[in-house]
Amino acid sequence: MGILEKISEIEKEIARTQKNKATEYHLGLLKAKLAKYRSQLLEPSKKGGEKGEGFDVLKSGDARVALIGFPSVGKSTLLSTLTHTHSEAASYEFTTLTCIPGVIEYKGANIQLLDLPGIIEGAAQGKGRGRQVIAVARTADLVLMMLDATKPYVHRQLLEKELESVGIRLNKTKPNIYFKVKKGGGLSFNSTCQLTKVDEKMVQMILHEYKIFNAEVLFREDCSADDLIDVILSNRVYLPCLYVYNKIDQISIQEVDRIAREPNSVVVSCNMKLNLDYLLETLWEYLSLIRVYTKKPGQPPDFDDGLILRRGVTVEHVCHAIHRTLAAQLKYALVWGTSTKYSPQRVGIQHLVHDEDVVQLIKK
Ligand SMILES: Nc1nc2c(ncn2[C@@H]2O[C@H](COP(=O)(O)OP(=O)(O)OP(=O)(O)O)[C@@H](O)[C@H]2O)c(=O)[nH]1
Ligand SMILES: [K+]
Ligand SMILES: [Mg+2]
Repeated sequence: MGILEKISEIEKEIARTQKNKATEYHLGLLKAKLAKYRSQLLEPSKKGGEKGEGFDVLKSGDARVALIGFPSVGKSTLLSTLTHTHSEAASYEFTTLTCIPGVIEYKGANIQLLDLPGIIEGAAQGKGRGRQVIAVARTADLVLMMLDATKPYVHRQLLEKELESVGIRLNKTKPNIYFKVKKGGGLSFNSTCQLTKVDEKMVQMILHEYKIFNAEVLFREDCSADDLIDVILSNRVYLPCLYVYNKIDQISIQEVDRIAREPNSVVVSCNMKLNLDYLLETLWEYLSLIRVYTKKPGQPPDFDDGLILRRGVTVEHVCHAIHRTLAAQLKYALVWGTSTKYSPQRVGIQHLVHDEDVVQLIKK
């Protein structure tokens, strides 16, 4: 029996045990056992096998969002509020012990929202279930970092540090450095712009530290030494992050106003259902999701069944989303919407489409 099963067994037994003088001792024992198993679960596991117990959730839908935060900030409350899935919420820490997936249905898209155990300082070193939580975060399209608006700002910095230390880069684009290890020829170092943070000597030193003596390095922007290290290590993930400050029902309106103006931040109250519409809108925006409608000649657009795509896609992607052979058969497309100067406008296969565009595909 796994620890999770044991926990659930004890919880069931506690639930069916009547509370009275005669059962007091028995209940106390059960609770002690429960606490022991919970803390075991929060310890880094010695056996490799049960490392991922309860965390291997299949990816599904149009995008995946991971809920990361300290214990009891309201992650599970948010999941139960935004999706049809219920995740246990309570006033004690580490209520959630595994990964609980739910689906947000928004503008015709299915966004997978993952509720996770709270993480604590030292998570990256394996404290709590930190490693498993972070491993899930790496697979997400966006990190929803939930913060308790009543708690000090340093909490956010601590969490950021944890994620940073395991190679997760938040709201940062991949450094524009071309890097290729060679078999010989020494170091070839170039840049297309003026560099203010590193010079050739430093680049060479860093590469030697990684036992790289032959390589081609081209800085296409003014990157730092840390950026170069990220590129060398190549196992970094670059994720958009939305800071969601919960429990604003507990702070002053002035405080709410101040936090709401910070970059990448949204203020909410899950309990009072405040500002959740805006949170969804912002999620959509940060996930770069767009919805494109198709239209058959002589018929109105199919507004019920839009295609969910990512910002930056072309008519070619629209074709692929419908049928894999369609792109090869395309003559041109007619587009109504903000991506064109006129509506409709005749465009080619490389035309970039926008959110809410209507597209009519004309075959050869
Ligand atoms: N005042 C206030 N309390 C809230 C709000 N949202 C959640 N809570 C309370 O915060 C407590 C913790 O909520 P959970 O949803 O269990 O928090 P969690 O982040 O999932 O906690 P763990 O799973 O233990 O990490 C509960 O008592 C909730 O009722 C809110 O908007 N305002
Ligand atoms: K909790
Ligand atoms: Mg929870």
